Amino acid sequence: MINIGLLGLGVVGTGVVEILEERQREISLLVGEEINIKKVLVKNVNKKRDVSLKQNTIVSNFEEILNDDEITIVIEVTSDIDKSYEYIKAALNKGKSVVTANKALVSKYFEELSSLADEKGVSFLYEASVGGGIPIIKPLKEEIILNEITDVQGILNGTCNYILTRMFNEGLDYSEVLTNAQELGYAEMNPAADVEGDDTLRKLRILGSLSLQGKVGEEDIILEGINKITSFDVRQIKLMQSTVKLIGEVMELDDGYNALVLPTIVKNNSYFASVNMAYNAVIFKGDNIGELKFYGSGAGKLPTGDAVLRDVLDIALGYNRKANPLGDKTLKNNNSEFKSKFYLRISDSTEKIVKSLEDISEKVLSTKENIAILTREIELKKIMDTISSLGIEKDEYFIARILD
Ligand SMILES: NC(=O)C1=CN([C@@H]2O[C@H](COP(=O)(O)OP(=O)(O)OC[C@H]3O[C@@H](n4cnc5c(N)ncnc54)[C@H](OP(=O)(O)O)[C@@H]3O)[C@@H](O)[C@H]2O)C=CC1
Ligand SMILES: N[C@@H](CC=O)C(=O)O
Repeated sequence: MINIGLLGLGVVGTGVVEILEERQREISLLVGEEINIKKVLVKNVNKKRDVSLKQNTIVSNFEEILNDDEITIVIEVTSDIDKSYEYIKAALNKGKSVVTANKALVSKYFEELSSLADEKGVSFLYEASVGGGIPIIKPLKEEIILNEITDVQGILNGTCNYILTRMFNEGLDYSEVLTNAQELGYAEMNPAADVEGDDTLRKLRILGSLSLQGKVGEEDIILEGINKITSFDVRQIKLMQSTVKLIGEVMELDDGYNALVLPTIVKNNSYFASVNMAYNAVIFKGDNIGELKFYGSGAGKLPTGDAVLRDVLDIALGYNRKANPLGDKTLKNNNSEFKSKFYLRISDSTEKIVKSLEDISEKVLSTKENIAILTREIELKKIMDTISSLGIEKDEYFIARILD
């Protein structure tokens, strides 16, 4: 029997328990032995749970899992970065393999935990940390051995995609749809991490570092969220036969790389426009494999639980590559030169602002109440400098990259 210590029994933890229970027969047949959840660590032991567990499985002290030598795999699905870091480090040091869905944790301690697992000869796997249920990390880890990966881009946050889809398709209001996304278990404990783009940024940091085989840190990524989009923007962008997606992209250039998370305007007939609700999509390009596209549920109890358990199966079957998958290339960040065409709306249309945008505009969409323009191809940095020189506050503008 393979014994698991599960940390966290919220949306994802519950999904893990439910799938294991339902698929135990098939799992045992494949692995040759049962996979058993021996102990579950939670924050509040008195909380009523929606799953049935054997008696005395729930514990409130991590030491009970750490010091149980029968537990060889720890699944970490809490929403706590600091505690989970302590727990994961201790588990790896004890020679236990770790599977996590916690992208904030992976992003923050990626290099350290990857090399610790390597040093201890155990697995540190995080398939569910990017793209919910989509198998993306495992294929990417395989392709970095066989290819130079030059570009990785994707819709990486289910909550944002759900909000944008319902705003564009049903004309619903931003805050109403955000509440629905929370009720459906898609959003983070603090949904600001979703709508302000940090969750996408963390996932991109993971994908980008694996893809380019060097560190793409959180601080190396340009970030704009979707939290400032208004129904005015939705109307303007719909008139362009387009929609908006929050897209993260890391692209290799001749001299360095760009890394960005930006609301992105895509034509209604494009691939990304067809990715709706809480679905995610990731595309990467390798010099041998060409372009690969991955699509599936980006969040939620069962898809994420499924991704977690795929990692557990890989450990149980001895399929996973234990060596540290991260490379040590020194990368040059060229974000200050990143250029595109943009949509820019400022919630102020005084003469001074209208005039100062003339130089960067290709087309003016509106000058009533809000000024909205489409820029010519221009460095994002130049636009941001213009915005700050005009004294425009963060919540007074919305910017989106236009993808051809
Ligand atoms: N929800 C989703 O669709 C996805 C989530 N993720 C990630 O998976 C992780 C879990 O998400 P989710 O299940 O939605 O979160 P929830 O908030 O639903 O559940 C968190 C669980 O962790 C427990 N917990 C929190 N802090 C501690 C702690 N310090 N020690 C022990 N247990 C703790 C909570 O205990 P208690 O129940 O007692 O409060 C709860 O059971 C997060 O890192 C999230 O980013 C990744 C992909 C998709
Ligand atoms: N809050 C996240 C959950 C999955 O990673 C999202 O909405 O994508």
